Amino acid sequence: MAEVRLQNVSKSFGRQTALEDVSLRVPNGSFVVLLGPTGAGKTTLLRIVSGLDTPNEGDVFIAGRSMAGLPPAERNVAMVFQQYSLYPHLTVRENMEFPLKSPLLRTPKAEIARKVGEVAEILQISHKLDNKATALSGGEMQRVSIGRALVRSPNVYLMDEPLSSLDAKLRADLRVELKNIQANLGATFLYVTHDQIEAMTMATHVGVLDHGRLVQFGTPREIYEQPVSIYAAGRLGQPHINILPADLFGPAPSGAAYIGMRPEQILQGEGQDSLVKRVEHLGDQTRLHLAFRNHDLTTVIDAHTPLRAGDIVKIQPLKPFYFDAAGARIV
Ligand SMILES: Nc1ncnc2c1ncn2[C@@H]1O[C@H](COP(=O)(O)OP(=O)(O)OP(=O)(O)O)[C@@H](O)[C@H]1O
Repeated sequence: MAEVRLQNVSKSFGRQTALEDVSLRVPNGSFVVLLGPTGAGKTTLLRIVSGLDTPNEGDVFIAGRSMAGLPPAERNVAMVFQQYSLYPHLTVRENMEFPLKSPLLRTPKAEIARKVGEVAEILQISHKLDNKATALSGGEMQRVSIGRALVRSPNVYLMDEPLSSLDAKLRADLRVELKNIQANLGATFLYVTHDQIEAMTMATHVGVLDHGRLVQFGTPREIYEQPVSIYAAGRLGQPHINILPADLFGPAPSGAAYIGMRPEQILQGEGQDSLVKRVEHLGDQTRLHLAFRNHDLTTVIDAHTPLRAGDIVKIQPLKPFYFDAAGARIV
């Protein structure tokens, strides 16, 4: 396993900028999750580390060594894409053995069998090992793709939304397994997801990308508790952070245009009246949709709340965030 470092990496496709001056250090043994909406540059960043794309400027270092000019095969990285890419004519076992059979590695047969068995167990596909890859469901094929990466011991695992095609239960299981693998092997992961639960539970560090720029890098807790901007604050947290006019609840710090409040930054039972519009039971969470002076806000409440639509509840901000007109955090 190894450290990965991007140094002032920029990449454009014609007039479209995909990455702009990105410097990022993925420490050895860390699990770095990249967050950002569609088009933010996440996939491009992974492809540049893997060698599938070449930066226009800047350089990538793996284990301290510049990767300039090195093709993917010589970087010893394992990549899992969102869409599985298996050899259809091979069985599941053969697909998973494939990377270990590379003449460069010369892995002993018994070692290959042990490794494939172990990874198949983790991914819950042991009973499918002798099936043809084409005889699998989409979710099973994706697990085989992940398996093909996990049998190896690369410098870094690059994963692009690997769990997004799986059902909720399997996604939750594999989230735990991938995190265990990473922790046990001390493996380095660079991982793209839209799923903030994956980000919060698996990441040691989160990188927030906005239009090709890395706007914040830190632990998931830092990004959640100390976001640098409205944009970064909006990447994590369900329900979404409430962004309202800065002086809606009273005087605001100078320069503030917006007040930002996550659910735990809204104190209930004290302050000013707000109208309950809806109580929404989601199973693991109960949401309270409120109207306050013609603004909507959402917070969470105890599942056994007696509140109903039409009731009045007092609220007040509790250590809220303040942002300037451009969305940068000021307090
Ligand atoms: N091969 C390409 N040719 C032209 N433009 C591209 C190419 N690859 C990426 N882009 C552009 O670069 C920008 C970043 O794309 P990228 O796929 O890295 O974003 P992303 O954050 O991974 O998005 P998604 O979550 O949808 O996968 C986008 O504007 C995209 O249209």
